[in-house]
Amino acid sequence: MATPVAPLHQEASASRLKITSVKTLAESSNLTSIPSHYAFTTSTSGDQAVHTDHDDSIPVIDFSLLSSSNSDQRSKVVSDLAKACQDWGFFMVINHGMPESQMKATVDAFMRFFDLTDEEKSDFQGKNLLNPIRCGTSINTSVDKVLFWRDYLKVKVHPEFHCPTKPEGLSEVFAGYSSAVRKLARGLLEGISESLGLEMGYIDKAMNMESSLQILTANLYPPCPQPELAMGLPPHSDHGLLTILMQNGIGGLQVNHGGKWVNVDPLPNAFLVNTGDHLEIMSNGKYKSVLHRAVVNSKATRMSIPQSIGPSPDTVVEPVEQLLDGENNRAMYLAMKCKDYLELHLSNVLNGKSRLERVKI
Ligand SMILES: O=C(O)CCC(=O)C(=O)O
Ligand SMILES: [Fe+2]
Repeated sequence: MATPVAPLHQEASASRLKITSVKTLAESSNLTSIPSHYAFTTSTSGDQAVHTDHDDSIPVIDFSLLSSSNSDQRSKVVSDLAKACQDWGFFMVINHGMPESQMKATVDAFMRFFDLTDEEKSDFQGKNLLNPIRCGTSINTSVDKVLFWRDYLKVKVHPEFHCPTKPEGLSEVFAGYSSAVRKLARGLLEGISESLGLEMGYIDKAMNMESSLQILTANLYPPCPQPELAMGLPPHSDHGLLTILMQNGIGGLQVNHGGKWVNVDPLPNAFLVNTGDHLEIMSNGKYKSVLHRAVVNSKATRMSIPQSIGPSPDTVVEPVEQLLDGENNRAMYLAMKCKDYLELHLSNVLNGKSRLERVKI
């Protein structure tokens, strides 16, 4: 009988290890190295990221121009959107109209949640991935072999609004923030519809955005004593049409562009937007959802607040017929209800774009 090979890492199995939040772990005194079940030895964590240079950096979209009465300005921003979605799948949005104080209040509200003790947070540690309020650590500790260096809170805020009851006062902040972001997303989708050669209101109507599925997430990445060995979030694409992200001023997001990992340091008070799997499906692959990941650092706590804006849960998403012409005349993706895609998304280990592959024809 062959001798069993010793596992490279002590695997994180919820039944064997008491898994605390990364925040609790990082705050425990004298932490100079990471526990072995947080250590990645794959090349994904070690490969070098490049900084953007001025000739090839993340596009910037001036949102205020989308409502401009000057038709030249409007068509310029629509063509900027087309280029951004096609070349990068990521862009920054400036002049979006949200006051800085509202952005800061949202970061502070999430920080108050993360400051609860693990015991206090345990009411929201839903094991069921479909729970509308869910907090935890890593991604899915019952299947993750190695843990990710992040804690999270995920809240479904639309079509029904949910919110943790502790600490007090979150619901006003989350409701205001998420409805402002939904408005921003619907405005961007008007420009994106036009950029695809569709009517301005096409995506909004076809995807029933009045009942859009919207999930507000906060990721907390505490300082890590060995950041080169750990990973905040592995490479993945997002479900939904658009993800609209803000962060607390500390970098860590990397975008896969031209086969390289590019560091993204958003402009202060800008939102970072990326196109999701559902936009890739609708556009029949013209606007691809792009791989991104989060790395960690040893100095400062980073918080990112991505919000995924998708079709309504019951909407069937498939390539838009009007876009099936010329070279691109064959539907490349299967039709699937938004909520079924999400279930597929949640029930699989996060691994690049493997979920989108399941609906590719
Ligand atoms: O932390 C980040 O910047 C990225 C977060 C992310 O990609 C996600 O939550 O899907
Ligand atoms: Fe993401």
